[in-house]
Amino acid sequence: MNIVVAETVLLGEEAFSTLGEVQVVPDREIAPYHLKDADALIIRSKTRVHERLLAESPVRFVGTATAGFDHLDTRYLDRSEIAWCAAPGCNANSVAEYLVAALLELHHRHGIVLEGRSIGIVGVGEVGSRVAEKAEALGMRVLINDPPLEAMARTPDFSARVDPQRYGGFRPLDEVLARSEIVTLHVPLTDEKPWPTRGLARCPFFENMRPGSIFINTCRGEVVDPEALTCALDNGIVEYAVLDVWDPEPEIPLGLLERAELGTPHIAGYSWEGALNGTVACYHAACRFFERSACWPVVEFVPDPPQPRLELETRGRDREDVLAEAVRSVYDIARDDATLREYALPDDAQRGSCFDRLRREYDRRREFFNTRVRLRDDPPGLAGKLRGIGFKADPE
Ligand SMILES: NC(=O)C1=CN([C@@H]2O[C@H](COP(=O)(O)OP(=O)(O)OC[C@H]3O[C@@H](n4cnc5c(N)ncnc54)[C@H](O)[C@@H]3O)[C@@H](O)[C@H]2O)C=CC1
Ligand SMILES: O=C(O)C(=O)[C@H](O)COP(=O)(O)O
Repeated sequence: MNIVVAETVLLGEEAFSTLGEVQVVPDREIAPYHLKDADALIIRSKTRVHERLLAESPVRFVGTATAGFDHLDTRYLDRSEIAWCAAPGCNANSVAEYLVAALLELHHRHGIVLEGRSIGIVGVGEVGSRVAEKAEALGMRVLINDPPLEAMARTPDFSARVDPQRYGGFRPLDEVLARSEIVTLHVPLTDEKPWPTRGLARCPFFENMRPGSIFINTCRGEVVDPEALTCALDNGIVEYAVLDVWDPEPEIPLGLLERAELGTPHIAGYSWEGALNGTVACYHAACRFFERSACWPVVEFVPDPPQPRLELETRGRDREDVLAEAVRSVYDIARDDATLREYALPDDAQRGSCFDRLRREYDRRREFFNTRVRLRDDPPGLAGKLRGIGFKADPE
């Protein structure tokens, strides 16, 4: 079997060479001639898969090691009976940890107290539901909006990661926007009716938000109208924007980066675990499709975490300062922001290749569960908050 694997699929060659002959190709360069003898194509989100790419190829299986799959023309794949898979939830915890890091960085920079603050989560699937859990652990008031899930909740065999009742039930978007001090988007990019998300956040969306809000986008750049966001920043509706995704990528709009409080190169999902989960999900789906047994010994490839233990002084300190220190010790979002600004060059082509390079060479962080935090004394509730955002914490 011949398998073409995109260069940025973590351990892609190691995994898929247990199933056949692997050809590794840079993500944006994958072209019909690479696929003329290929049975399977394994990619991430930078490779767009459509009829022009596959029409002349024998490819029968396409796997994307990512949660989002808006880069696949799934209608064409289904019509052509080409099997495909994505990796739902593979990096959801990574994105939720990114959110926590962003919020605690805003606390550190501007003294924004998170406890008691309201956060509106638009889209409560794999990522949004985890964001809700961590926000709740931080003592925040969570409001949720998800019309497709709300519709499903009316059917008899509804089951979802999120328990809507825990957050007061699903609420209309307008209400979430009007009542939240922080708004964060976790929807897929889609044009499908009745709930298209392309351009979901345009002028009326921002007009419904509370003045002085925090706005966070980690889903897809195209969900937000950049001019409407700029306008919301100009007129003070949005005080701080945290942006991980851009429209377009990789030639990201410099004006918006300048206005963002935190801007990062589409790395919210870039934990080591998130990337590995994506590869493993595609590997297992390919094994099922080609009726092969899974024989890749993935555990042998998991490196030790660089920060297994952390000891923190807590006496006399604000609890959110301690949380911010814990998070910064394992993931410093400010560094990702600074690096992107340093490499965001005025020339479009150069900016695009720098953006791709930053992502390709990204030093993938490890998720919080790899670190056990010991508190020197035990302020009430702090160990519970650390556990709630994902760390192991002593005292138990
Ligand atoms: N920045 C990054 O590195 C990453 C970005 N993502 C992006 O985040 C998106 C969401 O990821 P997951 O939570 O894993 O997907 P998911 O499919 O598990 O959840 C998406 C949720 O959004 C809801 N939804 C759909 N249309 C909606 C609308 N118009 N209004 C409100 N809710 C709506 C769905 O019902 C679903 O519950 C992905 O599709 C991907 O584009 C995902 C992982 C990493
Ligand atoms: O999983 C998703 O969806 C994402 O947005 C990925 O984190 C994107 O990563 P790349 O495919 O661009 O490496």
